[in-house]
Amino acid sequence: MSVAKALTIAGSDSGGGAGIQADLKTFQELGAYGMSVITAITAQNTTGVHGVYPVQKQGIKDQLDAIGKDLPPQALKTGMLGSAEVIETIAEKIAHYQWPHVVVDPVMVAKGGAKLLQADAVQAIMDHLLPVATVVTPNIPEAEVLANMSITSLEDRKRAAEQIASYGVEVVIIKGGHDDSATAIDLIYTNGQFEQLEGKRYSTNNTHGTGCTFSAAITAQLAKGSSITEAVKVAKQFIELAIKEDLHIGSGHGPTNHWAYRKAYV
Ligand SMILES: Nc1ncnc2c1ncn2[C@@H]1O[C@H](COP(=O)(O)OP(=O)(O)OP(=O)(O)O)[C@@H](O)[C@H]1O
Ligand SMILES: Cc1ncc(CO)c(N)n1
Repeated sequence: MSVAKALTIAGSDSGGGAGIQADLKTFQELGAYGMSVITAITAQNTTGVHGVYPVQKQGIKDQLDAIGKDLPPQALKTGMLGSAEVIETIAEKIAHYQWPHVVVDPVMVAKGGAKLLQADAVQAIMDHLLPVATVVTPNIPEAEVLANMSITSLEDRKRAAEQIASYGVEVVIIKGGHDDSATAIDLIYTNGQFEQLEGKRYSTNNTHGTGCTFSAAITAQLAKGSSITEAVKVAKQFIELAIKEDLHIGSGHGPTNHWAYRKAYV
């Protein structure tokens, strides 16, 4: 039996709703064997980020080599990366090991406003990571930073997607969680074509880690051999159910429900 192996390169969220924890839960729920390279430890719960402790560069390199030499993933995702130096290291290792299907979630700020990426690291994402990436999944504020423009309409989102694609990534998905429209619409741009994935928008405070979970679901499906189109559709269903059947834990921005999809479909 061939086992689908998925890797996440991201920060740890002690509260379990975002970061490495959300990614590994999602991989497991979708039937991919999950592996991790931890870039930083955050002391975090539903009320916010209370501390950030970056892992030193050698520690990140060693984790990447441990995986590269023994457990090559069929797909990987990146999340919180922190600094330009870390981004360059990761991009080099991805190229060195020729890892396929790279999903970049360009995490910049946590829902409560804490910065998870240094300002000068944005350029490193554009220069080093996007050229080796297959899919990038910015939310609207992240797309504004990457494309260096403000986004107030679907037309703006389309222009931003074209700009981001010009950095060398195959598929750009600008997510609609931060939009104020009645439905949650994610815009997908591939090879000059636009597609919209529309889902119900739920009124809830429990959306901590939605972006991590969505990109992890895409990664798990790619690791299992799905096409990008199919992987994104499953990811949208996965996150929609995880938000719809939220868990109501913690006193702030609560996590999503990572086992809701399994209950519905598996
Ligand atoms: N209230 C909601 N109801 C339904 N779907 C939502 C809602 N909020 C976000 N989504 C969906 O969740 C996915 C993630 O989008 P979002 O824009 O929230 O990511 P994000 O801001 O990167 O998340 P985070 O930074 O918390 O990890 C998208 O598919 C989006 O459409
Ligand atoms: C560790 C980590 N990664 C990503 C996010 C964004 O949701 C977060 N809040 N924490």
